[in-house]
Amino acid sequence: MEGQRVNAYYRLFAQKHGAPRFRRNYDPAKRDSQDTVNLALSAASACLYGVVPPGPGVQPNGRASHTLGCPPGRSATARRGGCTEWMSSPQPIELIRLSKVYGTGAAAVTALDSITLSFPSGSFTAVMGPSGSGKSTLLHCAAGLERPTGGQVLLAGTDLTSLKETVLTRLRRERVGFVFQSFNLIAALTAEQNIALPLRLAGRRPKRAELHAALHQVGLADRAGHLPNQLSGGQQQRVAIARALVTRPHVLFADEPTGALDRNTSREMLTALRSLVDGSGLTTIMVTHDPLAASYAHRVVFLADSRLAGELVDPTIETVAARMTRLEGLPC
Ligand SMILES: Nc1ncnc2c1ncn2[C@@H]1O[C@H](COP(=O)(O)OP(=O)(O)OP(=O)(O)O)[C@@H](O)[C@H]1O
Repeated sequence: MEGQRVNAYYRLFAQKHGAPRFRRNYDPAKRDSQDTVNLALSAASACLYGVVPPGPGVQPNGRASHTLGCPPGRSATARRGGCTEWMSSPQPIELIRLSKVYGTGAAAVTALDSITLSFPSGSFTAVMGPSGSGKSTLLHCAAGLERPTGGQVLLAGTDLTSLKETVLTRLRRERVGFVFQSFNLIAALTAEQNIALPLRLAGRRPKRAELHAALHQVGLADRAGHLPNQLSGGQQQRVAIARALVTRPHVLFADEPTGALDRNTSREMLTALRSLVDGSGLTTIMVTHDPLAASYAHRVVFLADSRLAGELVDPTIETVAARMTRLEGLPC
């Protein structure tokens, strides 16, 4: 099964990039360190940047159930320049009359209807709303994973909707971090090796100190050598956060990061995330169904029926839950 999964990832990666340096077949019985690196790089390219959904998203034949852009090349040169405007940008992300319609004609579904929103630098925003209200679509459009059908997404003033796929892919890889519900850690790699993956994908040799610093940021400095199955769910998600942060992105997108965690581990993970946001000034946007998770944000914006339906500043579990109860009474 492991071999099948790895080969599926490999084929996907090779298909996208013609990556001859990766071995054609992976045999778990003959695993060596190079195999592990190959596995990690190909799987990570798929998982980290939304190329395919994790796990079941990759079929054994290597086809993705949906395909988005994947990091091209590994040159680090582009990453070194042009980042300063991000550091000083007061509004790292702005959505202007953002719309998304899936399908056409009678089958058309409006997922987002003219959403205008700003996310100030250093803010932690939760996005909530009833099922089908457009939360995931908003996150994916804001992160450049999906193209809107109308309006603009400005990342530090750059309109993502006007970028070619290759430029957009590079921008995602270098300036945006993702955390998913399912962690997407590579089981065969230690916490430290998992965190090193985005740097390796960018063609960099990770420095021990920066990996340690990333783990330290999420309170796991003493777990560098642990494999994912030797960590709790909350700790695994914190490793995933550290991995998202190691490239020093300017915006972190989190899609249901507590969805697979129990209440206590959710609290542990959210505490780490909030103190990270407060300490580093990282702009964070998190989609969640959970009022507990939302209560850790500075602000909650609500969607209903594809439109903005208000916001709460300094939310509490109670105020968020009350607002959600009202919204869930609306048709959507
Ligand atoms: N690829 C797609 N093709 C067609 N319709 C889609 C697609 N993705 C989403 N939709 C539709 O767009 C609307 C918004 O979906 P979205 O997943 O953004 O909602 P959500 O608020 O994240 O829902 P949930 O809380 O259930 O995850 C829904 O009506 C959904 O059915």
